[in-house]
Amino acid sequence: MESTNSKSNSLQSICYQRGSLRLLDQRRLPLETVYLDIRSATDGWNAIKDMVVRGAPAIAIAAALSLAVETFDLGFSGTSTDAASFLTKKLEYLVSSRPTAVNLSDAATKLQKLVLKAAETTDEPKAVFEAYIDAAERMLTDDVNDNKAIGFHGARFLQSQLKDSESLSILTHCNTGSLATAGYGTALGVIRSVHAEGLLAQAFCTETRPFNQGSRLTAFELVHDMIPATLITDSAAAALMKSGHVNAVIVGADRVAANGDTANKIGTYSLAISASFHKIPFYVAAPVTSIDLSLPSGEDIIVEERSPKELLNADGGLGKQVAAPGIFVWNPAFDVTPANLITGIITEKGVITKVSADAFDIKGFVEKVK
Ligand SMILES: CSC[C@@H](O)[C@@H](O)C(=O)COP(=O)(O)O
Repeated sequence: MESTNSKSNSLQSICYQRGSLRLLDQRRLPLETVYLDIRSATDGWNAIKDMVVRGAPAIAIAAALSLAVETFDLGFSGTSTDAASFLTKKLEYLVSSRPTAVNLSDAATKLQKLVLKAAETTDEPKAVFEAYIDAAERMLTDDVNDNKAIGFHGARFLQSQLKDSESLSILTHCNTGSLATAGYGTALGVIRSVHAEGLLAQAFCTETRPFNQGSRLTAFELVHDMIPATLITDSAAAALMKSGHVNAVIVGADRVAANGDTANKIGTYSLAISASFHKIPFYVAAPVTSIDLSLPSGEDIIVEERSPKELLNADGGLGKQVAAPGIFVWNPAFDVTPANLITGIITEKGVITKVSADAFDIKGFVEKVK
């Protein structure tokens, strides 16, 4: 079921109250504000796979909450252990919706541990479901707080790198804002904070082909917040950097490996190469939950390949066919930027900078801030 929102320009991707979840259909932005009712993990899985909701933190939260609404008034006959195994299996299923972002699998693992522990302490299946719902709901508030902290640390760090009276022009890619998270955003959150501090000359956002998260969603958020901003094609980024109009590039992350290699939206790697060539600092902004210490490097990150239709048809696959029929298509949704091209990683716990010319000590940082 779908419903239009009276606030015609809502930036709230996830609308949740206990027992009710509505997701803003991001495929229809910026022209229409339509929310879809999500009543089960299956609805959640489909919404994530079909890009109704996207962005690493938002998909983790939407997945967890889709299962929370399914279990809210579930007539369940079984033991507390059965309830835990029901939730565990549903979480495994939800993780299979999109493979690259670690936030979803990280959230699922934590929730699985939590329900198994809850089942050990009670015989009541209802109590296990309640523990699950409480934990899934906490993800919403934690994410907004983390994003605001990322913005705070990012703005403070960038300010410390500026000479007196300088202001910043920041280039970003894809959508990492309110729409990609529970609110405020990661890389776009840093831009929001820099702007709030009066330090932003302007933001540049790329179109982010083929799904156009930049032109449809980031541009929408920037206009909504009245942040001075300019949209460019993905292929204009190097020329813009050469023109001297960019002081910093800030992007989000779907997964950061232990050495700092970072998976993010396709095109991020090209931006990092261009930034390095033009001696422009390149930052990744992400919560600590985007760091995957189990992977030594980015080589083992699974990169999702999406439907050829996203390239063959207009509007990221939603419109008419525009490409020549019969052409083969390669459509990876993400790429991996090597750590040596990354200047720093802005997290809610502070900024991770290099310990030597080419290396981060990410494990040391995570252990220190835990
Ligand atoms: C805060 S969102 C960080 C990343 O998830 C974002 O940059 C990105 O790559 C999103 O890709 P998407 O395919 O739109 O889910």
